[in-house]
Amino acid sequence: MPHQNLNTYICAGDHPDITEERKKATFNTDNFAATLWGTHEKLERRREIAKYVEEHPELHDPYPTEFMDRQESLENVTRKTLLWMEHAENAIDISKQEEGFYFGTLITGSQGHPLSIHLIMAIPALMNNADEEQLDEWLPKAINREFVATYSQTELGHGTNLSKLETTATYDPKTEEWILDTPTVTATKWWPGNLGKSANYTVVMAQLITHGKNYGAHPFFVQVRDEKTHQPLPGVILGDIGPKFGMNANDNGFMQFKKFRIPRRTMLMKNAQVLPDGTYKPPLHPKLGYSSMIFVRSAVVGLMSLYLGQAATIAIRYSVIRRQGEIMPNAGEVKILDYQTQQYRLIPQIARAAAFRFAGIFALEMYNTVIHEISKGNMDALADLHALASGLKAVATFQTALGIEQCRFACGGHGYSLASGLPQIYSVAVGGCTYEGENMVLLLQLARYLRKRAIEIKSGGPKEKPTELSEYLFKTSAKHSLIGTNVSSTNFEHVIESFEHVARRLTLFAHSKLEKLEQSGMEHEIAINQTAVPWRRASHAHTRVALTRIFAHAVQRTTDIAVKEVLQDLIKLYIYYEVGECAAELLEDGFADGHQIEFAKDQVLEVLEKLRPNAVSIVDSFDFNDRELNSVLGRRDGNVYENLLAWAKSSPLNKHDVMPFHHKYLGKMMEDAREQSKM
Ligand SMILES: CCC/C=C/C(=O)SCCNC(=O)CCNC(=O)[C@H](O)C(C)(C)COP(=O)([O-])OP(=O)([O-])OC[C@H]1O[C@@H](n2cnc3c(N)ncnc32)[C@H](O)[C@@H]1OP(=O)([O-])[O-]
Ligand SMILES: Cc1cc2nc3c(=O)[nH]c(=O)nc-3n(C[C@H](O)[C@H](O)[C@H](O)COP(=O)(O)OP(=O)(O)OC[C@H]3O[C@@H](n4cnc5c(N)ncnc54)[C@H](O)[C@@H]3O)c2cc1C
Repeated sequence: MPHQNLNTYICAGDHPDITEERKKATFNTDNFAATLWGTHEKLERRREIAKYVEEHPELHDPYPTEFMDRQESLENVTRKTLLWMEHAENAIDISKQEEGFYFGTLITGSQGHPLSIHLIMAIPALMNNADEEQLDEWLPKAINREFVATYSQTELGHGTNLSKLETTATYDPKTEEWILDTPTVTATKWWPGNLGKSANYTVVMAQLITHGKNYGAHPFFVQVRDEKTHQPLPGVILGDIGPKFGMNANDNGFMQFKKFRIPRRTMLMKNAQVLPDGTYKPPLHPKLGYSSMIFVRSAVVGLMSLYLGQAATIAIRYSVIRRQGEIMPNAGEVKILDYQTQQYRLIPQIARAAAFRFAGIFALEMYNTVIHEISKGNMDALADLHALASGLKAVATFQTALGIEQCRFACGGHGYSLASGLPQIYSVAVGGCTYEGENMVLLLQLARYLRKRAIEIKSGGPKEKPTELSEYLFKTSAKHSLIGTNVSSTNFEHVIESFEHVARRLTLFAHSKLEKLEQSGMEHEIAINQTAVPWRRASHAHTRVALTRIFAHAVQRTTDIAVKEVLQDLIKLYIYYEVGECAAELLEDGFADGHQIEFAKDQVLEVLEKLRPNAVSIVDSFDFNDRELNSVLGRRDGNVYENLLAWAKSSPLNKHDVMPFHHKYLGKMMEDAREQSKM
């Protein structure tokens, strides 16, 4: 039986339809929110921080940012970023990264800000690549914001294939300097966030050449603008790359070097070093220089949970105040969330947002553990981390982008308006499919890892103790899937084992296809490309196993009984929905049969119906503040229509009843036509 007001988001003056939903909650929304955000204290802090931002109007936008052009956006977000930093001491515990991130998001919004890459990439890149002396020199200044830095790796001609980056850093032992050069147009650095106008320092990935030998791309820390005038330094050409699909409050930039000289010690020397005489000393592991990319890939998984959760919050709240059509004739128009199709579109997005939340926490914890081990000289787990982070990043960003689009479609016409907030969330989230490693490329990186496991399986077992998330590859499957046999199971082990079977089979299938091609005389690299699609399937399947296992562990650990019940409903939905997604793969070797797939589909519909009354309370528990959602459709109070009208009225176009150019064109056209018809 639902208890009244377990939902703590109910307020007087809210739309009655949304209040009605909130009264159906079967769990305490604060307890759920505390589970998602860590603890009740952390939840309380979120709310205090949000209240602080509400109470300080200087931290707000002067008018909706959707009506600003790029220069206005950039100026507005730069102004707010400074205030974010000024207010931080009063508003947050600056030693807590999550508080800083939340405070910053509430103030700056989702479209980027001038410190985006300084905080998320440049500082981690310094920490991972600078030696102690360099860290002493640059890290305090970076944290103190004495400069604004970015990360410049991608070039016009190459983003994925780092080995073919063309920017060169040639060592001159006579002066003990590097000469940075952009030898071709395609060598122009292109995309680095905040490089266009805001940053004055940057990590630069360049081909390191010493004594005439190229040792591949290495990181350098380079000043590119004058600290006082902010003009590009002589020998550096800088600019903004222009408007993009999203993130237009970020001045992603381009950069060229014209034989630009920098001191020897600007090479970041924690991993590889070049001595004053030009002798090259290699790193302990050739890919150590890539660790800041792994950090962002791990962090992106949690970020996707936020984006998808926000989109689902908007669409679900709107779907209970929007009434359209009848289910029973003459019984009155229903809330659109009462349509099964609407539930099927939206509620799985909530489940995926929850799955990505837990996977994001897991990935960052694994990253921290591995980096700690690396600092002690132990590289063993780097390959596991790279593989897991690659798979999770690729699957989470892709499914998030699709999920946000579903949310937008599900809001009908109003979803297409920027007032919904959905296009903005989509445009930012979908960038995640490309940046920090294009998704397909990352799935193929995971495939390299799976290929090695396949070779081990074929040769009798793992060479080393496998990780918790890969040991299943070395087990044998049951003869037949157990889906549908253990209906009361709450850990869904039998379904996850079916996913494991799929991942193991697809891995071995891709491997045997590869072997056959090689045995037929095909070169290894060609054969790998000829089997890339099967390998991609294996990588996706392996990532599905990881996501479900991590989610299942998180649900098991939940202590609040009512919250655990909802999480069990969500994981049930997540898991049976995934059965539908991989039905072909379960069926194609006869491991599962049509009845089992039908069973899973029925389970989805059954659990959707069960989740329906809790849907608003679940998204409320994501605890997104109205400022963070920036959506008229997703307002907590559900008062959508009058606020849509108010939002439209703030359009600059509505400053004039008649546009200043009207009489010059349309007015004249109609006038002329009328005159002509009189003749
Ligand atoms: C907010 C937005 C900000 C955005 C910022 C950006 O986008 S910044 C720009 C972001 N840009 C990008 O993300 C660019 C994406 N591109 C890349 O990351 C790489 O160039 C690559 C991974 C595609 C290929 O690299 P490659 O041709 O050098 O390598 P290969 O395929 O020949 O494999 C050789 C071995 O290296 C291993 N290994 C590889 N990476 C890692 C790693 N990180 N760690 C550990 N290991 C790694 C791999 O497993 C393999 O091991 P195996 O099997 O031999 O034992
Ligand atoms: C919003 C945004 C922010 C960014 N920020 C930064 C930044 O701060 N700093 C920075 O340095 N860069 C940044 N980037 C650049 C980003 O990292 C690259 O765009 C990304 O790594 C992909 O590289 P690419 O653009 O060269 O794509 P490409 O590699 O040209 O990919 C194009 C297509 O080719 C396919 N492909 C490429 N190689 C292979 C392969 N080996 N096997 C199979 N298929 C392949 C891809 O799957 C894709 O379909 C940003 C990009 C975006 C969109």
